[in-house]
Amino acid sequence: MRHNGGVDTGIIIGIVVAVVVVVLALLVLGLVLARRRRISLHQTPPAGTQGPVTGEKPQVDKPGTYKANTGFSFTQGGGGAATVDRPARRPGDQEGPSAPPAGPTGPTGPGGGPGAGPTAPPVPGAPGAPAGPATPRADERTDTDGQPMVGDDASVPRDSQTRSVTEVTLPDEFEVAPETETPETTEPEPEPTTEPESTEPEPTTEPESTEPEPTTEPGQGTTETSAPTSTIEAESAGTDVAGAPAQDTAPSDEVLADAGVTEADAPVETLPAETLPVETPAVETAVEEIEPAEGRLHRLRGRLARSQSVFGKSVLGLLGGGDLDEDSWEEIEDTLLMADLGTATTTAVVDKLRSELAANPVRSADEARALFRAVLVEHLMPELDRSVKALPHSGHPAILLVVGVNGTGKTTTTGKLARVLVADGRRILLGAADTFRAAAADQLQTWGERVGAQTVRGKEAADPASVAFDAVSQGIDSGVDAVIIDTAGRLHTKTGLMDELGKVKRVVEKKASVDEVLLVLDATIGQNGLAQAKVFADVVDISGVVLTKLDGTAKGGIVFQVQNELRVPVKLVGLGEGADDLAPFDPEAFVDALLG
Ligand SMILES: Nc1nc2c(ncn2[C@@H]2O[C@H](COP(=O)(O)OP(=O)(O)OP(=O)(O)O)[C@@H](O)[C@H]2O)c(=O)[nH]1
Repeated sequence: MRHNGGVDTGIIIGIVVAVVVVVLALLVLGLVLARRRRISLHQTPPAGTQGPVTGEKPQVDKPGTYKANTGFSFTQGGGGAATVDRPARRPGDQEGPSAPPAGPTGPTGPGGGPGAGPTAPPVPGAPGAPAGPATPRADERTDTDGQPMVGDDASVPRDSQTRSVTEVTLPDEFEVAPETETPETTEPEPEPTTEPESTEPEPTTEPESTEPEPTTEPGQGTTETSAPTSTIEAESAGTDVAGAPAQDTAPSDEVLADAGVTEADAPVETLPAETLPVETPAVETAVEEIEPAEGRLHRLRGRLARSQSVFGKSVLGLLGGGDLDEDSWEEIEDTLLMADLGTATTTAVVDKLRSELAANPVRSADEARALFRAVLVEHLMPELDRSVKALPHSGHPAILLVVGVNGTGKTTTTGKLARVLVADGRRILLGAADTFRAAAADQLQTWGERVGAQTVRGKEAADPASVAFDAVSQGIDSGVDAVIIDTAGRLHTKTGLMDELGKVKRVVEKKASVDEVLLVLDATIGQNGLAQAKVFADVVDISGVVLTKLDGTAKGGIVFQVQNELRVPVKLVGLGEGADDLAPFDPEAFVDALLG
């Protein structure tokens, strides 16, 4: 009996153990499945790259990619030049890299063309003019061979009265999540009247707004939320974090000569820390909490309202209406062209829709939407790596160069990006290489002070390459995570200015490789942006595009063209003037926003 009892007990224990093991296995399986099914707002990393490390806010550098809690994806640069693997053209793509822009304002040769046309000349001394000289000073030219210095030959100098410079003030308080639908009095409405001007000549059909004066201070939240998550001691701008004075880091004659800088355009000495503007006191600045990714995607939807009426209402209305005759297809084609998709992308999209519908006719508006969505997403090349190379590597900070024509939003984007990085626990140094317009450096410095980033700037009219070099030197010395260099706006048609930009990059690379060259394009200027982009890509090998002012245009389709023509990913989009109106570009979320 005892023996039998022992056997029974053994059997019972065995059964209990087996049940426990099965239950545990089921639990683990359930967890794994639940994780897989969880919908992520984050973009899936492209195959072959290291995936983002999600979870708690990472503060230590990982040897690869991680995704900030903000929804932005930051990675380390490859340690080489800012080159980008341009993906091979996919079958079915019809746009060639050299396809001419279809718009009326294609590029023309240096010295002439669109930039020289209708824009008003500078108005020295006019009310509201930025402090300092309002016109380029011929006696201070740095080029002696007939090449212009910054702004010399731009038909719209950067301090011209034709475009106002908004003093960017960051919010003292947090912005509430947009779900509250609280009318934000501080948010400029994307009304046509406030559409910021592009310094590029507009087609005659597009009225040029020369005074994009926002009615309110950008980025000021209306509702106070919880206290800031962190505070940092803001560096006194211009003060070397490592204690080294700016002069110590000035590029040597040898370095500049190597980089093609002649004696004539040798850098103007940058300001020593103690002579930097007084409006940069060392203050303890509360770093505002950044708006979460979810809020940004929501905002994206709202801000693209003007494009939604094209894609969401017009095209979807036709597609969902049942059998389409030739007239309807033509209407769809025209609508997509009007939304700036470009001829080739429009043809490819329409062909794909037609063949899909022929094979599997849709039976409902929902099915039509799903089909249109899938075709649009496919043409946005979701496989491209859109991470921003803003993490330190190889013992030095990431180096980012922000370039573009006048008034596209470079300084604003630099500030917004710094804000995202600082909110992610990164130490950032800003380089104000827009030395032509003092207000631009002030504007950048204001961003720096508010987000807690040091700003390195030079004297007005200093050599921008020298300032950029100083910024990188100080960034390396002080061990920041990233140096973001804001460059002066320049017309792509002006070879002297473009050469100067090339020089900025060459000089910086004497110190550290440039990880990311972000071209800031104004979405409201349509086709002309492509012409600009091609020239910039040639000169500084852009690695990513930031498409700004998408909130003010019905031409959201420009994203398709930019990527198809340049084979460079759109990495970020600007959706307003507010401090958090910068969003990571995600093809699926973008198409969802376009469809409304
Ligand atoms: N609506 C809207 N306005 C924007 C956006 N990004 C920038 N702006 C506005 O565009 C104007 C020009 O921005 P800046 O950042 O000064 O442009 P910039 O390219 O640095 O100008 P320059 O240095 O003169 O070439 C400002 O009024 C910005 O507030 C955006 O995404 N949406």
